[in-house]
Amino acid sequence: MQQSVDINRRIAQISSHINPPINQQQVEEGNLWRSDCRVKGGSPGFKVAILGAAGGIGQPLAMLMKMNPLVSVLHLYDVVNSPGVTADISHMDTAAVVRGFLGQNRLEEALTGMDLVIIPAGVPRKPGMTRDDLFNINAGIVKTISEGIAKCCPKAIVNLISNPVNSTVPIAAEVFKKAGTYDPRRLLGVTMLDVVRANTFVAEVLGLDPREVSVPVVGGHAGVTILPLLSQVKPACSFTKEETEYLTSRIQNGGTEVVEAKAGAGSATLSMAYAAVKFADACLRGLRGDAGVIECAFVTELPFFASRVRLGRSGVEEIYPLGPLNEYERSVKRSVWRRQRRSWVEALIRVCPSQRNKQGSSSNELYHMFTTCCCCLLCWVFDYSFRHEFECYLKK
Ligand SMILES: NC(=O)C1=CN([C@@H]2O[C@H](COP(=O)(O)OP(=O)(O)OC[C@H]3O[C@@H](n4cnc5c(N)ncnc54)[C@H](O)[C@@H]3O)[C@@H](O)[C@H]2O)C=CC1
Ligand SMILES: O=C([O-])CC(=O)C(=O)O
Repeated sequence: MQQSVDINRRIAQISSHINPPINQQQVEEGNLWRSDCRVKGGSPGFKVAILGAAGGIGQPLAMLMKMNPLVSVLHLYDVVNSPGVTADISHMDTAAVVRGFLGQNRLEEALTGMDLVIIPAGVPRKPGMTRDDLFNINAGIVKTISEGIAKCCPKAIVNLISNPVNSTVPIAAEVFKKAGTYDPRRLLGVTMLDVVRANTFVAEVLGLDPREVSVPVVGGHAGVTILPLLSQVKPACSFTKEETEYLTSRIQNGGTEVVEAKAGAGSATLSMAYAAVKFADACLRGLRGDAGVIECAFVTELPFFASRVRLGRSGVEEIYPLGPLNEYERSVKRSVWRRQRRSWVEALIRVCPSQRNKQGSSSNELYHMFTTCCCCLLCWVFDYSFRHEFECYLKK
């Protein structure tokens, strides 16, 4: 036993000569280097990177992921302040080893070897803004990060939080397609906060413990595209028309409620970190091979963007159909679907330079597409093949 400890120590010493530590954390304290400390080689578990780790969501998210026993290595990347957050979180006496990465030139290092990448990088909205108003700035951030993922950890599961999720997820998908690494099972937009809010608000109305309530929320992650399926709440229950309207509106506007209450200081961060960790934990349990891990997430293989999905070793293993809808849900489904398709096409315009350079607004281009291609028009009217519309659009 002692002999193998000595051998390991000598290997560590030799390798630290060959490959000297560059991490800021590996500073000398007296004669002892941190890299020489008797680290047990890390706990078994998954490697997780958080990009945007020094932000309002990133910090509590990093703290909660450090507490997750399924995580063995936690990489914290940001373009500002990540060393401070890393030093702080690394003192928590939980198993995950924490490493910090500051600045764009360390993005690839932060991503290499990761099993799960969580992305809350980007600007949040202020009162009076919609999530779509964040598109211009956050689309560029997500594009750069996605290029890094395609290069350094193409097999990682990606949890994308940055808004507008309805467009940033399609952007990541298009970047991965271009790089030849696209796997729709591994790219997930995080809509868990809508579910968390729905569970809370429904539990309030029903007088139940929110932990006992489960509300599927589908569609997308912006205003009216957020469609809580109140007819499928568990435990089974029914709502009056007033309750349905109140709950639907409160769930759809939960983000705005927080933005207004914070009065210019950002959007939801703490509840989002909680929701992101709940979702990341589900992804990790799926990766571990646990059975029956079912959550709602924004997916890039249809039927309905945000959908109920089963998570497994390769990410999304099954996308569930919407199930029986009531009259109200049926009536809004169609408009949700159309708004979602539009966000996607706008994302395509952003990623595909030949489209971006075209004259005219995206709505004109869409109009042109539907009026010049009969097949597109039929697809649009009968909700038949969204992919045909995309591909047709790209060819124009
Ligand atoms: N999906 C959802 O349900 C929710 C999404 N959000 C979105 O999450 C995003 C982040 O929100 P907050 O954390 O409150 O914002 P924040 O401004 O507090 O933090 C964002 C962090 O991203 C970093 N960042 C900026 N550019 C970067 C880049 N190129 N690479 C790496 N990091 C970069 C910033 O330095 C900052 O630390 C926003 O877009 C917000 O709208 C917020 C709440 C819920
Ligand atoms: O509303 C926002 O800007 C942030 C967000 O997505 C949410 O809280 O659901």
